[in-house]
Amino acid sequence: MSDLSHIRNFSIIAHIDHGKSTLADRFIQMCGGLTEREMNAQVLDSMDLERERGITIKAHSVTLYYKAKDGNTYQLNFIDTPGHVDFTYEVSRSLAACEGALLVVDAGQGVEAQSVANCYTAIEQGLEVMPVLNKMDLPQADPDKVKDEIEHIIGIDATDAVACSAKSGMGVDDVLERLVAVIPAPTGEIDAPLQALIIDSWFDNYLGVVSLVRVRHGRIKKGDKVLVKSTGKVHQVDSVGVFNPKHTSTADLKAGEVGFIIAGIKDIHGAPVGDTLTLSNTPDVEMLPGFKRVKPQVYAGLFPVSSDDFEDFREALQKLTLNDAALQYEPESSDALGFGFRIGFLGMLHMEIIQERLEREYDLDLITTAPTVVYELLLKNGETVYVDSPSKLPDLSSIEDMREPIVRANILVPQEHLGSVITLCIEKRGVQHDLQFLGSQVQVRYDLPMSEVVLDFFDRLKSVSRGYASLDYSFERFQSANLTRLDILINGDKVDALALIVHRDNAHYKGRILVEKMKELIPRQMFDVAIQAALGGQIVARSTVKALRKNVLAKCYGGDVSRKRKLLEKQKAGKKRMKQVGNVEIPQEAFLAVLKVDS
Ligand SMILES: Nc1nc2c(ncn2[C@@H]2O[C@H](COP(=O)(O)OP(=O)(O)OP(=O)(O)O)[C@@H](O)[C@H]2O)c(=O)[nH]1
Repeated sequence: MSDLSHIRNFSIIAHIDHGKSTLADRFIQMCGGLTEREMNAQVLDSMDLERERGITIKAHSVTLYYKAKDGNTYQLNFIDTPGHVDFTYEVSRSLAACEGALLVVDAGQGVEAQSVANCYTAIEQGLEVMPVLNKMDLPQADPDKVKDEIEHIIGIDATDAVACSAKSGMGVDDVLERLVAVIPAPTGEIDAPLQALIIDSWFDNYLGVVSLVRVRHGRIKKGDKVLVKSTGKVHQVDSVGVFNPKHTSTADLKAGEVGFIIAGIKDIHGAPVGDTLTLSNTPDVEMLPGFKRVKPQVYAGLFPVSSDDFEDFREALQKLTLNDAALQYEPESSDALGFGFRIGFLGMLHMEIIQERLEREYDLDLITTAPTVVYELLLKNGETVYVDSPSKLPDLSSIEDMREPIVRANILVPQEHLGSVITLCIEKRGVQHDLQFLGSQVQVRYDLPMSEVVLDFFDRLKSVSRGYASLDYSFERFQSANLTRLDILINGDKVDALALIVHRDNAHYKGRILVEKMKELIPRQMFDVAIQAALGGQIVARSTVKALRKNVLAKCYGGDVSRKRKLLEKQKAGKKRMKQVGNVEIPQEAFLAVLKVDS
């Protein structure tokens, strides 16, 4: 038996922007992990894109040594969690490695839905949750009100919540003191056979697959032969270590600790997240409970603007999936757009991030089709099939029942904005589940069609509540719905990549708005462009983009050459994200016009 009493494994649960990264950076600074200069950038958000958007996506960990006032030095393993609603599944993964979690709440803002959902996950997983009130330096900080909210909305005791300002550093040492006092030390047997849980795996260009693990029992060191339980494969360990936050090799990783393992594994599927590791001579060690597999919620087709880029696109996707197990794709061909891929995403933010990475890191110009959710169909022949693309919808006469995914949305909103939130939920075909007044906030739960939620619900919710409402949601069930396919015709030809699955009740309306929106988005060409919406064989709406009368260059009549060239170049740049469909040029925005139908 060896002593694990000096170890603390914890995560930080916080709603987006409540200060999780800032607080973590303070911890690193106070525990001497980095020099001032290295602290410049927020170290935990390591991907460029993450930093730009200011959100945390990938779970990472940091090991720090804290000398507490009791004279002992504690090993603090901080496991980072993402804050956005698209990435909630990664939170439960990080929490599985911890004994406790800090619930960081912005003392000016109060409790928001995301913190509630993540906090429940932590409590369900048996973690000690320790409330922290952050941003106490702000004049609008109201600690008593926020404590009250923590007790009423989340239901945990907040009497002893520590108040701090991650920005100024005030109270941060109190947070650390309390952390070592209330978060339990891990338990485990160092002399037992190795049993370690893979929390995350990612692909590093130099090191290959790196896995973040939590060792439950035993120890692991360089040279060990490690067995991946689910694949049955054995690999030799090249190195083990921790992030402090720089990647640092250590002699071993022991029961209770969190760190990385590199073992010459070629791709992340060889070290699946949630899997159990043991040594090759103790193959009978039990599997640890893993994680719920994440399923994509939203599918969209992505097509290269230039068909020459198809192979590069395939390669880029292969590389991206090395680091993103949630990303799924399969080839798709479209009459209008040619060859591309149908890609599954966790949500719209995930979709935007992937699209941006493909364009930025791999220099691809892509057209994205309107995102859709997965529908469940019962066919007349008794078969159940799942459809993730309007173009794959079988002939309506062969379908017995069409079912759409329904989510349970949990919304927290201050009373004065409740009315507009309810109006929005009704507009989105929501059915109220319950409503509770909790202090100055209201918690309202709605069952909503996922198709209405994934597109622009979050943005609409923020705008109708002036930014005060917050949202969390999860899949609930499939439910019969009166659905149909809405086709879009351009100059009389059906464009498969523009088809949509819509609710029959508002199909006419959607069709009308959609052709109007597209008319604004499709640039004028040398001829009239007719845009039509059709249900079955019947045209339900039509608009026309009138032909361009004059040549644009005519404007430069008599002008100098450089001006002319500039104009041509401008046109070329504008064309980048256009796709020639038949003889009509359609810009990216027109493919996504459906996202703008409601706003
Ligand atoms: N005034 C004040 N601002 C703070 C404090 N802590 C964080 N902030 C600011 O709040 C904003 C969000 O902080 P982050 O640490 O990035 O928030 P986060 O919770 O990590 O957000 P995600 O990484 O997006 O989940 C930043 O602009 C911080 O500078 C604080 O104690 N006081």
